[in-house]
Amino acid sequence: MATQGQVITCKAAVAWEPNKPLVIEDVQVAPPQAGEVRLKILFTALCHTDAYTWSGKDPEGLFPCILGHEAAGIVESVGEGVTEVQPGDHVIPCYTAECRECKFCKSGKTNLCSKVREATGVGVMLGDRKSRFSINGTPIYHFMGTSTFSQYTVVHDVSVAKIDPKAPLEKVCLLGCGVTTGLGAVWNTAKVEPGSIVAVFGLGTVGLAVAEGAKAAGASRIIGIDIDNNKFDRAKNFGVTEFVNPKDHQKPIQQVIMDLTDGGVDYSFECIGNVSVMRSALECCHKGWGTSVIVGVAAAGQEISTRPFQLVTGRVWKGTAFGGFKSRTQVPWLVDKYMKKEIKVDEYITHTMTLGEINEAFDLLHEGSCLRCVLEMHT
Ligand SMILES: NC(=O)C1=CN([C@@H]2O[C@H](COP(=O)(O)OP(=O)(O)OC[C@H]3O[C@@H](n4cnc5c(N)ncnc54)[C@H](O)[C@@H]3O)[C@@H](O)[C@H]2O)C=CC1
Ligand SMILES: N[C@@H](CCC(=O)N[C@@H](CSC=O)C(=O)NCC(=O)O)C(=O)O
Ligand SMILES: [Zn+2]
Ligand SMILES: [Zn+2]
Repeated sequence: MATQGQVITCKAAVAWEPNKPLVIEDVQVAPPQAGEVRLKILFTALCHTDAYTWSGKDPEGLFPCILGHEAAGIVESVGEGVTEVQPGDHVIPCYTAECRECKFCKSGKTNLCSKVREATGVGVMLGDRKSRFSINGTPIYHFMGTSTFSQYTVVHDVSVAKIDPKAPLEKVCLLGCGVTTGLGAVWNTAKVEPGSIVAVFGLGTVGLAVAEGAKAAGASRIIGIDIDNNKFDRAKNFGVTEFVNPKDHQKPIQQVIMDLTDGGVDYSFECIGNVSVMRSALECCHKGWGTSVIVGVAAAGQEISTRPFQLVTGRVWKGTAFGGFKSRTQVPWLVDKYMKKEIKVDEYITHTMTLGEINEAFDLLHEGSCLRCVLEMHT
């Protein structure tokens, strides 16, 4: 049955309140308006940022909402004026938009785009500042401009990356966030050179993708730091050459790393979201040139600190969003790299479940053994 122009009723996991179990509801999804695209989401993974917003600690968290931002699907219909995708196209929705026209996109200095960011930060579509999701007339907020925990979602056209239709959507959905972010933190934000010594704090999906990216960039040593000893064996497969558990040491971890590396690392990456570890990651960098990249997302109210002397003496503190990748242009390129077996994706998927099992999937995400859990949306 043709659904174009019709309201679609489908299943979605709704976060009614912070920290309360998600509820699978019948949700009405309105047709896309001008500049919008309605997607049939086939697979979505869970990311810790979904859990963070669900926890109530995200200042942009609004409830009720439909979370989810690491997914892949097919274009169901497009609104007026949409020219770059059409029904049937295989796509990855991108929480970092790329309009190619705004001051940010044209700067050549950042992957951040301002066209829809203000609207996506308050859970609505840009055109009429309303949500396309409702339950019996009650609006449900969008999340990160993606809301992929729904069988159908509406996104802005500037937030859709069209990909190779031969790519397995159940795998490449991961390129919608975690893997892409880790690779890009190394390649785009830090620009790690061959021979560099790298420290990765936190060996979850993002940290492992940092390690993978650092290995590909030719790093000579990749030191993985995690409080869970079980993380090391798996991390070796992603390029980590040495493992340090801060709990095994009396000294501050930055001192341990400096002692191991004749004065500090060339690059460090914080992939946890812990502001105290962010300080350690900066301070384990080599005097004169060491660069530390913040990747982890810390809760509202958290602040970073260090002695300004750390920066005066040449260390550089940076951050990255979506690994600095331009979404519509470069996500298809990453998919092609995956198809050519130049980057890993399958190796990050430790579990597969269904939409109906989403609460159990979040429980798993908090267990050390789980990297990414992919949900099949239409079973
Ligand atoms: N900037 C961006 O664009 C993005 C940021 N993120 C953020 O990146 C962070 C990491 O994400 P995932 O890898 O999915 O998380 P994860 O929870 O799977 O991995 C975190 C790792 O850090 C370890 N850890 C926890 N506390 C530690 C400590 N004090 N010292 C050393 N290790 C510690 C844990 O054992 C775990 O292995 C999250 O904060 C997430 O929200 C995720 C995607 C994109
Ligand atoms: N709303 C949050 C912002 C959290 C955040 O920093 N998000 C990252 C992506 S995390 C993906 O898993 C990001 O891209 N930030 C840039 C942006 O424009 O949001 C908060 O306020 O803490
Ligand atoms: Zn994410
Ligand atoms: Zn833009």
